[in-house]
Amino acid sequence: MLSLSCVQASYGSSQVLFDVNLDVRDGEVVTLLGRNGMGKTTTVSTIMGLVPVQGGNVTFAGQSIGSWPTYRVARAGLALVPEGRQVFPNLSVLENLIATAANRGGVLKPWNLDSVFELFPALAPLRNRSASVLSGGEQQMLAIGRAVMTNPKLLILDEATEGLAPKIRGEIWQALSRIKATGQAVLVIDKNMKALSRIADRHYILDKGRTVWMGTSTDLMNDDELRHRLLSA
Ligand SMILES: Nc1ncnc2c1ncn2[C@@H]1O[C@H](COP(=O)(O)OP(=O)(O)OP(=O)(O)O)[C@@H](O)[C@H]1O
Repeated sequence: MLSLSCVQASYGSSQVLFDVNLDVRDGEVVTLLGRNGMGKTTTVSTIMGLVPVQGGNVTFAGQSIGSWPTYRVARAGLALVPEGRQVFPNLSVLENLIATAANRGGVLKPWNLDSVFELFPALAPLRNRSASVLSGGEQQMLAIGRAVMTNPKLLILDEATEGLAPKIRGEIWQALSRIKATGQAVLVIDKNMKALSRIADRHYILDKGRTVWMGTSTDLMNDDELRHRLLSA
């Protein structure tokens, strides 16, 4: 569904991505791992058309999207939950969920308000509250809920649980498992490898702007040296 091959990208004169390669297939949960500053967010930004692709190819659902503007990438069925859980602060929970709702993936059983409130029961009683008064965890739930309401072909979560309390993290991971069970393809960035290894099918590791490893959860969790060397974990 999504394929990056030999992707390169820069900020001004400073090259950050040198050789990024990754694939996400239908229904897969794939992670992008790597220490701070290795290029994970930049990779996601190139996929979404927020940072220009300078070399290599990005293809999505059979089309080369490397030069597309962000709105076109989103319409094609890619939904990003960015770092820092950006919701519309002036809108209510309900308005946030409805604002960008669509069936971009053309799925038979699209997400709707009821199924999102079932996914995140904590949001249901807050439906008329302004998003600006929600806690960090509630905002992340809302950001994920809003993204699934676009019924994307591929959902991308950048720093899915960063800065959240352990209990809330657990709720986010549980929700991700349920999202996966619907057949949704997901690309996720997070530092919580244990939780990711339970949910994800495959993992990619970036090191200084290059994909240096790809493997299954079993491969990753059995290789202490690899985790120590490339993930400091
Ligand atoms: N807007 C920007 N302008 C210039 N350099 C940037 C910009 N954003 C990121 N960088 C640099 O690009 C490199 C890759 O950053 P990126 O945010 O993609 O890494 P990351 O793997 O997502 O790290 P983190 O886990 O810290 O978010 C870093 O050296 C960073 O300082």
